[in-house]
Amino acid sequence: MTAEAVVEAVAAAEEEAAVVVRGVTKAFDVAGAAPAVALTDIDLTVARGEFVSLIGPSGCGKSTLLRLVADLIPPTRGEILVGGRPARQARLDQDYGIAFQQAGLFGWRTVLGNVELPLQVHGMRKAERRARARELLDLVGLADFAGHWPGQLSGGMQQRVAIARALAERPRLLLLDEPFGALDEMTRERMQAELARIRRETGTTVILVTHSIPEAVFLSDRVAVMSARPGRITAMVPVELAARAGVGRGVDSTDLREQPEFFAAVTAVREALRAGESALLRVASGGGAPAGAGPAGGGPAGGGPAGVGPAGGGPAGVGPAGVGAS
Ligand SMILES: Nc1ncnc2c1ncn2[C@@H]1O[C@H](COP(=O)(O)OP(=O)(O)OP(=O)(O)O)[C@@H](O)[C@H]1O
Repeated sequence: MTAEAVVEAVAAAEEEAAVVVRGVTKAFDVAGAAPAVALTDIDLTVARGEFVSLIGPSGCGKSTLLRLVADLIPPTRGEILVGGRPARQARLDQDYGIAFQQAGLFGWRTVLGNVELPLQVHGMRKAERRARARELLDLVGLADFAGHWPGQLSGGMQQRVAIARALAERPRLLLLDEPFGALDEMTRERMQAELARIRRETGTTVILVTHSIPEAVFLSDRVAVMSARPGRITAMVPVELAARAGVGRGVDSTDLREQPEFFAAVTAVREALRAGESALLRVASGGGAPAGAGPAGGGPAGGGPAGVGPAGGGPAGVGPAGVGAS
């Protein structure tokens, strides 16, 4: 491919993409001290309908990146497009739904009332919004709990209500920040299977922040591996699990988690995380200078077991250079 053809392919992919993060740095002002640089030089392109997870050590800026995409905070430098428009416009157009670790339901509204709330705020007629909220509760398997109060539900059920609420306005993009972090392992795995099914049925693009490697692998088309101080994407790990399409349609999610491809992808993500960490340790001990030393920051392209790609890579198949890989 010629250089021009690559540039054209990248431009076309960006226009088509659900999310483009280009050259983004975020520094927080700290009273009486130098600004805290949470993220530096982030390039990330998420294709429409793609599921991308962000994983990395505590404090590496995963939530900050999600909040930037949601336009809850502005970048210090760089550009963010959601559905081809600036993040601010996408927020005003309610292009995305968001759910956090704490379900954040209103205890004084029923389950149905919680899911209806964003539709009510935006002026949808009562009959219509009620029908939509019931449809969503059905989607998350809680049709029988419409009249319950949030306090009467388990943590997992509350999370499902939060996801239903985030989907209320048919967002093209779903942003999830550790939505299952507070759940026990079995409930968490059930919720992951539910999310995989919901994603398949709605075709929504998803960006998920998680601390769990198996969770990221189970759900994602690609896993963005981040390193701390300041946060950057050090590797993109593609995950190809042919059996995933069958989860909920005859393929048991436990079976999928026991497949060799699943273990291979888990190993690839783990090694990419380790590579990022050891690069940092080398810097800290003065034994080498990997900071800024290449796009994968120690996770060499093609060097990982499942073909770990360079950071900032575009949607699968976009091109060798990836979008904005520096
Ligand atoms: N409002 C803020 N003011 C100052 N620093 C902030 C602010 N928000 C986040 N930070 C800092 O930015 C860095 C990244 O924080 P962030 O919450 O995005 O990390 P994270 O990867 O999501 O962490 P965790 O996995 O622990 O949730 C941290 O060092 C944090 O202290």
